[in-house]
Amino acid sequence: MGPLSPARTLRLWGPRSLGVALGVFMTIGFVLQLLGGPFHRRLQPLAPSLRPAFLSCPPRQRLVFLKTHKSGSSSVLSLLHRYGDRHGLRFALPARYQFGYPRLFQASRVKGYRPQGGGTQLPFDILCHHMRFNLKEVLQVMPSDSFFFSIVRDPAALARSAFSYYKSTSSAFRKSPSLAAFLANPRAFYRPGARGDHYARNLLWFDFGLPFPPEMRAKSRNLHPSRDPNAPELQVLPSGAGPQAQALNPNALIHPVSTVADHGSQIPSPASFHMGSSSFIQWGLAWLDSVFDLVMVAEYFDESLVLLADALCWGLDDVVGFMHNAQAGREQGLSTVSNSGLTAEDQQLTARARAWNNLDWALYVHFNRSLWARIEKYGQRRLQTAVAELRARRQALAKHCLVGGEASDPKYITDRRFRPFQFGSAKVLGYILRSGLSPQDQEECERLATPELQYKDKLDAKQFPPTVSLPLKTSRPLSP
Ligand SMILES: Nc1ncnc2c1ncn2[C@@H]1O[C@H](COP(=O)(O)OS(=O)(=O)O)[C@@H](OP(=O)(O)O)[C@H]1O
Repeated sequence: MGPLSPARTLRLWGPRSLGVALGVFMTIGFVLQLLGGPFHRRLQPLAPSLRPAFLSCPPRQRLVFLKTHKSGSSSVLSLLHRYGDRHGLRFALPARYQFGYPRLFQASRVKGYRPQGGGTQLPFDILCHHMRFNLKEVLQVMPSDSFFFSIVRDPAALARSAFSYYKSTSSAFRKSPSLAAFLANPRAFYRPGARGDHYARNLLWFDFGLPFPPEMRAKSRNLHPSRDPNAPELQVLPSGAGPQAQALNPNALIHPVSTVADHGSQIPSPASFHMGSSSFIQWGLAWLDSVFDLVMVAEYFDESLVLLADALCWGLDDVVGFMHNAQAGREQGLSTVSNSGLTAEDQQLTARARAWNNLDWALYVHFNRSLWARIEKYGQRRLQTAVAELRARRQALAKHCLVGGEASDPKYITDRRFRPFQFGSAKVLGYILRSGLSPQDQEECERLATPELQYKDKLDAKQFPPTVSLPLKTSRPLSP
């Protein structure tokens, strides 16, 4: 582990109780030393219940995570599942695994949801499974002061991941022999509105529920807002006010931030403006800024995690996890933001993927910039220290929990609880737990290794225990 910088320690553990915390840890460490043997192998921070007492701010536990596709979102989901599970939080779960995707999110898709006033429903704490974002409906399920966040990935890396995963799902990808062939002439394969073709272009933009510029909409059948009966209603929110702000104009699509002071005025949708793509994009981004409290960047995953922990007032241990949903044998070349080290062919592919997915590229550049602005505020050195600690912690957990200390080929994963769902043309890697773990460590390692579908089922079973119908007592009359 890296050295504990005082600033970082203060931030994560809270200034007031620092002395107490140190005292407690030293005592625990001393007792463990005395006990020796097996306790050396025990995972150190397995007592999260100790932590909140030391935090200077209350941890945020009302969360909306927009799980974008092929962007590292399953790794984020994993930590949300674990955190919610440990703290007994209530998830807004889909009946199956997604909320009617690719249709826009509808509150009625949430298991156990009752419209307001329609019963004694307990509030939900976390909404985090795949959806096409639809703020108005999300606010039917989640409190407006929830923490809204998401993740984006370089469209070049995302395209590569999506091509192999959705090869048989997207008609454009299916028709194309390779990603290079597709990107060399995408219009030969791609038909907007054709089955699964939202996976083939601007998938992030689509998942964020944003409307597409008029020139990109399908000529006939499409999934895009203007013709979709479930069209997204992008409300104008005061810049930086977050989702708690009042939705000002539910019938409009996108509005410039500069107009938001004009509460209640009917502002025409972009379709009625003759605006160029670039203003269209800018307005979409401004709207997202007003809704999302944080957008993580897959290429800076660990940096994003540190910022997430900071924003949520969670401990670093709450955001340490393993990578999920990685496809085997993937070159990491296109995952890098910089072109250095890429072959000329890869560079061309990268450039073409970004150009084809121009809305996603704009989204990515925008949120990459915001992330770095946030890092500046947080402090680069402080961040580096926290990232180093997080990585050391992850490595220690992997060594302790996993056979080989790393992800495994699914063919070796015989325990179905840990075998990730296999889809697409590449194998999806998973984890095999070491044997001989203590019961406590076994539990924590299982949480870390459980793939998203199995974890969702586990949470579902916990939240909706099967109702046992008790046998009627025949000795008593049924009615007086
Ligand atoms: N921590 C971290 N950092 C960077 N990249 C990561 C991370 N975790 C997962 N991944 C990569 O994200 C891809 C899977 O994304 P998702 O989990 O969003 O996919 S899915 O839509 O839920 O199927 C998948 O990409 P490919 O392997 O390129 O397909 C994962 O490798």
